[in-house]
Order: sequence, then C-alpha cells, then structure tokens
Amino acid sequence: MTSTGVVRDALKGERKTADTDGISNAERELYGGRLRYDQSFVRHEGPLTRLSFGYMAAALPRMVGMVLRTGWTTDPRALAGVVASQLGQGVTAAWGLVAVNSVLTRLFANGPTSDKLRDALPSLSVLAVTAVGAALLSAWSTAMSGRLEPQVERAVSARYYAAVTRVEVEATERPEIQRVLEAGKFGTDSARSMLRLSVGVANVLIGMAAAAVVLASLHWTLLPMLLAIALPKGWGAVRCARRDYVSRLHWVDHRRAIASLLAYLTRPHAAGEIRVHAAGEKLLSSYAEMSRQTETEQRRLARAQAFTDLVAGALAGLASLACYVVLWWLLVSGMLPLAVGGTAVIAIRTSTARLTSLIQQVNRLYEELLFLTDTEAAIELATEHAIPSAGTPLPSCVDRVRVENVSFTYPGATSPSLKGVSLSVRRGEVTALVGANGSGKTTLTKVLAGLLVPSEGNVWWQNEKGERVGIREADRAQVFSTVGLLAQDFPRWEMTAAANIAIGAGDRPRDMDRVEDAAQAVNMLTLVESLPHGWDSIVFKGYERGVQLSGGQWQKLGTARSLYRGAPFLLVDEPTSALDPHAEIAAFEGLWSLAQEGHAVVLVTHRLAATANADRIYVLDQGRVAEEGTHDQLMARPDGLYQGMFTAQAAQFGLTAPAVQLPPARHPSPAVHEDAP
Ligand SMILES: Nc1ncnc2c1ncn2[C@@H]1O[C@H](COP(=O)(O)OP(=O)(O)OP(=O)(O)O)[C@@H](O)[C@H]1O
Repeated sequence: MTSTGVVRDALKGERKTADTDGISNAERELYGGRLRYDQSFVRHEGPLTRLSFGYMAAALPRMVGMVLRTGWTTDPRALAGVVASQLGQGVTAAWGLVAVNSVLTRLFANGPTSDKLRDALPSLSVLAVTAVGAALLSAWSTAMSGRLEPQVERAVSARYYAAVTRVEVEATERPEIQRVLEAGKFGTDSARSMLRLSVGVANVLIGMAAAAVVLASLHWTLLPMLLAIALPKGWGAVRCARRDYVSRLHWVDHRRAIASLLAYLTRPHAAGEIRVHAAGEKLLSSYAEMSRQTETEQRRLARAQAFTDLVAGALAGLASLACYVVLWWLLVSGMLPLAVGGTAVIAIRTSTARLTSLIQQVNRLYEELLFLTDTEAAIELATEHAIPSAGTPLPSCVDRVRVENVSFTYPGATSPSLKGVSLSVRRGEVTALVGANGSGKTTLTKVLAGLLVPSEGNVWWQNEKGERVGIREADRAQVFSTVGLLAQDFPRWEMTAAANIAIGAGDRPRDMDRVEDAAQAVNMLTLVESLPHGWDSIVFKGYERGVQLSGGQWQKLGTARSLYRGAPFLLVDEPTSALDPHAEIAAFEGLWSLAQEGHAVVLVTHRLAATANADRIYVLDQGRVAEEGTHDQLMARPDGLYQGMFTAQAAQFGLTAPAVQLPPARHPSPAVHEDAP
C-alpha cells in the first residue's frame, strides 16, 4: 500500500486505534505503552500547584518584576521609553474623558445652540489634542517595545541554555530532572510575550484607573457595577487557561513523540530505511493515529471552552444589564444630571471594552506566566545540579589519572555499569580499553574525562611528585581543559568544515593554522581544500555551500576536532569504526605518535590488532577490570578473555599474529611535554 493510502486509512478513523486504556496501537507498538504524563509524579511544589490563584497572585508580580529587570539590564532606554509612553497614554485617556464630560455638560446646558457650541470649543480642542497625543505615544510605545522584546527573549533564553549546559551529565540522565529541563524550553519566548502583555495590561490599567476616577466622580455606585461585569469574564478566562495548561502538561511526551516521528521522515540519515524498509509507512500511519488522539483532546478543550465562554458571557450580560438599570435609576431619581449620564454611558462602554481586553491580556499573561515559571524552575534546578564552577586547582604538570576502586550506576539503572574499577592512565602511553559490548568502556572514558562523578571510589589527577586532587574537589573546568574527547557518537555540527574542527576548543579564538594541522594529521586537508568552498563548505547537505561527507570522512573530522583541542589527555572511543583499512592504520599510527609526543592516549576499540602495541591493556567484563597487562602478558593466559577475543578475531583472517605492526611508544619524562595545567 502507498504511504498516502496508509494515511488515508488511518485518517478515516474507523479502524480501532485505542483500547480501553486510551492507549493507541501506535503508542503501544512504538513506545511500549502510554505516552501521557502521569500527574501523580507532580510533587508538592510541582506544576499543578502553580495553577492555584494564591500561587499566581504571588508569582505574577515576581515574574513581571523579573522581566522588567531583564529589560532594564538589556536596554534601559527602551524600557524607560515604554514606561513613559504608557503613563502618558493613561494621562491622555483621563484628559479625554474629562474633556468629553465638559463637552457634554456644555451641550446639555440651557441656551442657544451656537453659544453652547462656542462654549464647548475649548474642550473639543483638548479632545483633539489628547487624541493626537495618544496616537503619538502609542507609536512611540510600539517602537520601544519592538526594540526591547527580542532583547528580553534573548537574555532569558541565554540564561536558560547557559544553566542547562552546566548541569552534571549524571543529573541529565535522571528522568525527573530531564523533564523539568525540557519543560523549561517552552517558556523562553514567554518572557517576550510577558513583556508585551505587561505593557498592554499597564496601558489598559492606567486607562481604566482614569475612567474609574471619572466614573467615581460622577457617582460611586457605578464603580462596583464595572467590577461585576468584569468578574465573570475573568473567571472564564482563567478557567480556560488552567485547563489548557494541564492538558499541555499531560500530553507533552505524546506531542514530542509525534514531532520526532515527523522529524525522522526528513532526516537524511533515515532516508534509506524509510524507503527500502517501508519505515516511512509505519511512521506516517503512526503519526496519523497519534495525531488523531491529540485532535480528540483539542475537541474536548474547544467544547469545554465554548461552555465556559457561554456561562461567563451570560453572567457578564446580566451584570451589564444591572449596571444600566442602576444608571437609569440614578438619572430618573435626579441623582445624576442627564449630561453627566451621557459621560457615564461613554465611560461604562469604554471601561467594559477595556475590561474585556484587560481580562484577555491578564489571561494570556497567566498562561505565559505558567510557562515562564517552568523556565525559572528549570534554571533553578539546573543551578542546583550544576557542575561546580570552582574547585581545587590541579597539581602542576599532571602526568597521570588514577582511577581507584570506582563504581558507577546510571540513574534508574538496576545494576552498576562500573564495579570497583582501578587503573592508571599515563602521559606518553597508549592505554587500551577492550571488552564485550556493554562491558563499561564508554562509561569509564566518561569517568576519566570528569563527565561522570563515580558513585563510589575516586579519580585522582596527579603529578610525578605524588601531588594529587580528587575529581569531587577538583576544579572541573581545569579537568575539562586537560581532556580531548572523541565520543562514539560524536556530534556532527551543521556548520562549516573549519567550524567543525575549531569547535574542539570552543573557549579559544579560531586558529586556522592549527585547524589545518589537525586536518592534515587525519588526512583530510587535501579533501577539504578541494571542496568548492574549501573550509567554508558546510558539511551538511541542504544548505547553500553544503556538501555531504561519508561516514569515514566524518570520523576523520571528529578526530581532527579532538586533536585541535591539543589537550594532554586524549580519550578516543572507537575512532576507526568507519575507516578503510589504510585510513585505520594511519589513524592508529597517528595516535601512537601522539603518545610519543607525550600525550596520554586512551583508546577504546574492538580492533584488537591495534591494541597489540598498547602500553597497557585493560579488559573490562561486566563493569569490572577482568584482566590487565601488555598484549604479550595477556596472550600468555591460556583461558584469558583477551586471548580468546584476539584469537577469534585473528582467526577470521587466518592469522594468529597481529595484523598491523605499530611503532612502540616511548616513555619520555613528562617534564619535556607540554605542561598539564
Ligand atoms: N546513559 C545510560 N543510562 C543507563 N545505562 C547506561 C547508559 N549508558 C550506558 N548504560 C549501560 O551501562 C552499561 C555499560 O555501557 P557502556 O556504553 O559503557 O558499554 P561499552 O563497553 O562502551 O559498550 P560498547 O562496546 O557496546 O560501546 C551497559 O549495560 C549500558 O546499558
């Protein structure tokens, strides 16, 4: 069946897609169960608590204050302009009403019409001037807030993303933290909306205050009547906002999953499987099925909103009726002159229109507040779990990293990934980590890089004199600055070839000579220079100047990036998995010469031919160091794991000896190498 056929069938909606639990077949099949937020996870101070009026009353001024402070820090002149223009508009609105009152009083007075019109002329002029003034102030306010809003959004986004990227890797692995951090993303543009809405609310409030003063001066009973009109609409708006927020919270995982289904459809790396394996049909039908569930939710929300609007509208209508009855009674009983009655009608009409706008804006402010609060909560949590920004400096000339009795369990995992691991990594040596899939090699490199802090045991950064600092107290920024990392799933940045290498030292200005040296070291220089746009080629198809690299070329670029960093400790996880045999040999030779130059190279690989010349090999098995030694020592163990793996691999080639001969590493004194910090 064609994809469109699948979608059409799915969209017909007659097919049974959800069982009695409300789980769609797609959810069950692709995600193993329900993708709806179980709100029982919500803790006392969680998102649902934020829906209470008390919380809102306390949070609103705090958040508006935060947005205004951010505005003041980013562009004080624009903020001052916005505030001044709003105040000005309030004053012009009050003047306008006073002038209307004066005009009407003159027109309803006794005497010839020409006299009455002449008397009203000064007030009419004031009215015209206030109208022009209001228009000018409104234009000024638009210009100033248009200048301020993007700056406020950028400032809040930057604060959020800076906080999130400082979180300990271990903390990001915890679902409860991940969720809060993820939810914070939705609120970054809320700061901008909140600023716009706060300005709007201030504008309406000032105008209303002016109208209220005028109304109260006409007759005090008219004021509570205005409130009676406003309250039902306010109630309705807040009710709808709360309902929408709870729904969004409940469906967040579901929506994210739908978005990811669609994203696969356009990702170049999935294009092959989408066509050949017909994965596209599965994705499209699942998308249609899951979207239908969200559409059902949208229909439910729309029905509920229509009902709430109806009730609120009816109550507000009754209140308006009561207001005009009171006005009629005031006029009939002579407590209010007829001319003043006209002003009262205008004031009531403009005030109710303003009230409706106020309620809509406060309601949207409330919605944005909920999302901005999520962002603030994410920033707070990220700060709580941030990598410490200070610590004990590493000893001078660090020449080794010692892992002592380290255990590590990933959050949520039932068993540790590392169990009592001890080893040393020295500068001037190649240390190989080998072992079966899932034995803990990658986890160990993350521990060595200072990315994961062990649950038990310690990692020491030490020098020849024996001075050492443990990872828990160490200045982590300094630890990171001594490490170059090529992860198994290293990022492929959608940037130029030059940027993809230079980002290996994102904390330093780009040095093109060193970028070229790094590319030369991995045999990529000629290739990049021969591209139509050379170093400015974007190594991602789809952009202007975009090019497509092969898997192996990407791997070389990734290696060049870790070399460009120039750090004394280099951790490479499967650096040659995509390379052709000659490129692989060249890559390993490159690593060995780095060790000869005084770097510590930690090599994770399944290519045991390459580990034969490593200075020390650690064999991991189910999170433990099962064997350690040189190739010869390990091969001498008749039933050893390493001996078994090596022999099995060599047998594939009909060999019993290493397939490649690599230069042996020297062990120069650390003093002659580039200094460790
Ligand atoms: N982020 C994570 N969260 C939970 N468990 C994890 C995580 N990463 C790895 N693990 C688990 O830790 C164990 C060790 O994984 P690790 O990636 O360190 O193995 P590895 O030796 O590098 O495997 P491979 O050779 O396949 O790359 C595995 O059981 C894996 O399931």
